[in-house]
Amino acid sequence: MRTCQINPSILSADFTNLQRELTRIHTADAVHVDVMDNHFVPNLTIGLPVVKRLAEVSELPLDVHLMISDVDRWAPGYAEAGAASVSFHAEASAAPIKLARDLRAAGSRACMALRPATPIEPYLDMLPELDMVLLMSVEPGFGGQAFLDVVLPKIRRTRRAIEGTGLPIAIQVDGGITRETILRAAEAGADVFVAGSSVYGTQDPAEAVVTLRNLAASTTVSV
Ligand SMILES: O=C(CO)[C@H](O)[C@H](O)COP(=O)(O)O
Repeated sequence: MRTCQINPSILSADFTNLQRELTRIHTADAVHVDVMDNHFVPNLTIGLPVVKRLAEVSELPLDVHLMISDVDRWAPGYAEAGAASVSFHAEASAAPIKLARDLRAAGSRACMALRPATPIEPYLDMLPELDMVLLMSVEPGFGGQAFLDVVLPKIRRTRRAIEGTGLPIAIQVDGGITRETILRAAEAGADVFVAGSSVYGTQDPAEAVVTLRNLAASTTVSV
């Protein structure tokens, strides 16, 4: 069995009681925190003050996904706040190598995110600067969208490139992950899965996490 991780997205949680919502996913590997600025994406969620409090009260590591503009300026603050990993969008960064180094220096794992139509190829040389690559499988901004199969070849190309580095760089897939789509994403080489609706939309989110993780772990990577 492979080692795979499930990071539920609190975008699908009850924002009036995030602390309680964290306890409902106690089986998760981390909690995925979607930060949106209504500029890089057409939606607005939470910012640094809320993430700081989440870091203080959460027993799960925080996997922060920044869907914000001017990310070079703001991202290190999330690492300093205690996030275990911070994902910045390549499309929003003027200096992604410097930013990845700044994140690691501030104590978090450095992760670069790509929209579905952004190719990985321009960024292959900077893979050693990263701990994780986040490949969006929906257009960022909203939960509950359908998984875009068009990203599967990019997941495979990224997995092959990572194998070429010999480094333990994870591939995270975010958007439209269900009991069906997780199999395709896992076979393509992803090993960390963000799931919002298919976890928080169930009666037992903790059990949904376990089911998704077992499904992903049962796959064989075919690149
Ligand atoms: O980043 C996101 C949207 O931009 C969310 O994390 C993602 O869409 C998860 O929600 P769902 O599993 O419902 O698709």
